[in-house]
Amino acid sequence: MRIPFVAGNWKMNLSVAEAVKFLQDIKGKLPDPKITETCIAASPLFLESMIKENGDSPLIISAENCFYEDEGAYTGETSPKALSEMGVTHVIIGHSERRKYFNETDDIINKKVHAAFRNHLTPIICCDETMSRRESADRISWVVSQVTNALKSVTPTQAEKVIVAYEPSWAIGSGKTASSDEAEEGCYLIRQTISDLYGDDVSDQVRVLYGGSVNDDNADDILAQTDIDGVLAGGASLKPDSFLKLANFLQK
Ligand SMILES: O=C[C@H](O)COP(=O)(O)O
Repeated sequence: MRIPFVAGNWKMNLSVAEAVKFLQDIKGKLPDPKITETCIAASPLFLESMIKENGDSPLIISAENCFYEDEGAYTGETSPKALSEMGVTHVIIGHSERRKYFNETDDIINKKVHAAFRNHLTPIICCDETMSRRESADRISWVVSQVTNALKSVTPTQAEKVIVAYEPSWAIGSGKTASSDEAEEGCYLIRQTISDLYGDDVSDQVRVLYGGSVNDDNADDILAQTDIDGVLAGGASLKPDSFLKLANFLQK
């Protein structure tokens, strides 16, 4: 059985003080992690203070990105080894904003997935879909190739631990959520691709999330879909109240 996963991605928002206050505000109000796992991905500048404040709360603290080498002359990059040493357990890889603004390719994303596993970090791999791709004939092969390339040389034991997010970029921050059918279609396609690569035993374990203008009004329909195991929320994760509503949806 797959445990639902509700994640927030703060992107380049909030301050360290606001991040700490957020954790204080949600303390003791999160669901039992056997029912829903909850996670916040934040800037590397915030992570140490967040881990300290989080204490033994079930909230998973994730990075929003990491580099594909553990150390070396890579000015300005974030070491996956250092993240792991700090107590970070998860890392988002290949978010559409990384693909768009930082030219991340499938090859770079694959290297980052391996770097995450090498450092005992669970990768939350994002799969993008632009509106022009959505309307094009090669739409399916685009989603399939992102998943296939991200998982190149990943073992079945590693693959069953990955979390994959279907995040159509036309729905990100736009207020235009994919309909629950569209979201299910994307997440089903991702699970099918993993099944084709590794078989059903692995694909049945992988959590597939939907991301793109999720909020507490539309989460109900989205979370009811067969192949959607949770959400990756941006804007709706910035306020404790709205994050808690998403986090506690399945416990209502
Ligand atoms: O990682 C999160 C996604 O980019 C969704 O962001 P959003 O909920 O603000 O549309």
